[in-house]
Amino acid sequence: MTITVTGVSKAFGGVTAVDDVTFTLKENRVYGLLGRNGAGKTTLMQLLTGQLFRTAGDISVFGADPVENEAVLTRMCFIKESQRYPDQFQVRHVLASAAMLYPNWDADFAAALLADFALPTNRRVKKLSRGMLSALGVIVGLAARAPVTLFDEPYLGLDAVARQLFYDRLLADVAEHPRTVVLSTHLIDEVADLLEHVIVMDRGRIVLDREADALRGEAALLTGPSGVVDELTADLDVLHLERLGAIARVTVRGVLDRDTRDDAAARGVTVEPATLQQLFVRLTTQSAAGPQRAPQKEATR
Ligand SMILES: Nc1ncnc2c1ncn2[C@@H]1O[C@H](COP(=O)(O)OP(=O)(O)OP(=O)(O)O)[C@@H](O)[C@H]1O
Repeated sequence: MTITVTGVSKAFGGVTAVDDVTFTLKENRVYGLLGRNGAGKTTLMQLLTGQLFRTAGDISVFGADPVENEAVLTRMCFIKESQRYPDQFQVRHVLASAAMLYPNWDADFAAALLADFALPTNRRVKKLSRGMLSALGVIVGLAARAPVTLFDEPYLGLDAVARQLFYDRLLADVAEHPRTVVLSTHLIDEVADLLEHVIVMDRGRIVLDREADALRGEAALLTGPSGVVDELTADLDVLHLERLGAIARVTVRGVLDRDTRDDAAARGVTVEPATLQQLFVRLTTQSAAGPQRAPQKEATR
């Protein structure tokens, strides 16, 4: 296990940003850390990288506590939007510093990424556009090849083409140089194919911790005449229910058996797997709003 987190909490005054979380991160896997705004993702990543002191619990990274532990921290790279650089720094200075900081730094890869993202090496960081600043973070995070790399919403400001470039380069590079990557993002469907494991946080707690492959069959979406859908889902674990006139759209946990699927099709109900994004929305809104099955109520969303 690369990272083991046991019963970790972090409170800021009266706000419990991370609330008694326990999980492990394995070597050489790509994790998605998902959660709504304020769920605690950034705080958790700061705890993992020793940038914050926890209020309770234990964190072990490569077998040691990351706090003020240089041997551990040089093997971790944390890319966050709020990264600050000295005023005079140009892009090339950032890359030169990263080269000194990260033992696995690959200068050729960094140069190739600079060209990919069309980033001018002599421009002052202060003068970069928001997207260029994100690209700089992405380049450092990738070329560092740190055994544990954390990207906290690295795409802010990146356009769709640049984001795809990031996903493509990340996928290709981890295949060639396996490492543990934690990607915090709101653009779930964009990264769904990239993720091997998904951790969902909601109000400081972990509400889902699952292999991505297992998740793909985790929920199904039934759409059709309300009465039939209600009947078919009566005994199922309903995550979400929407009604539009006489049509109901229900997300249920689990995979429907063949007979139910055939029965549904014969009665005009379509059944499709829920996407990761749909499952995420259902799980996080469900825990915020309580159980969703309220057959007589019109959906508000
Ligand atoms: N330094 C701080 N002082 C006080 N409260 C904080 C501090 N840092 C974070 N919080 C609070 O902790 C909670 C979790 O914040 P955090 O930034 O970890 O969430 P997040 O999941 O990264 O959110 P987002 O997706 O919006 O970036 C929020 O309620 C936030 O206001």
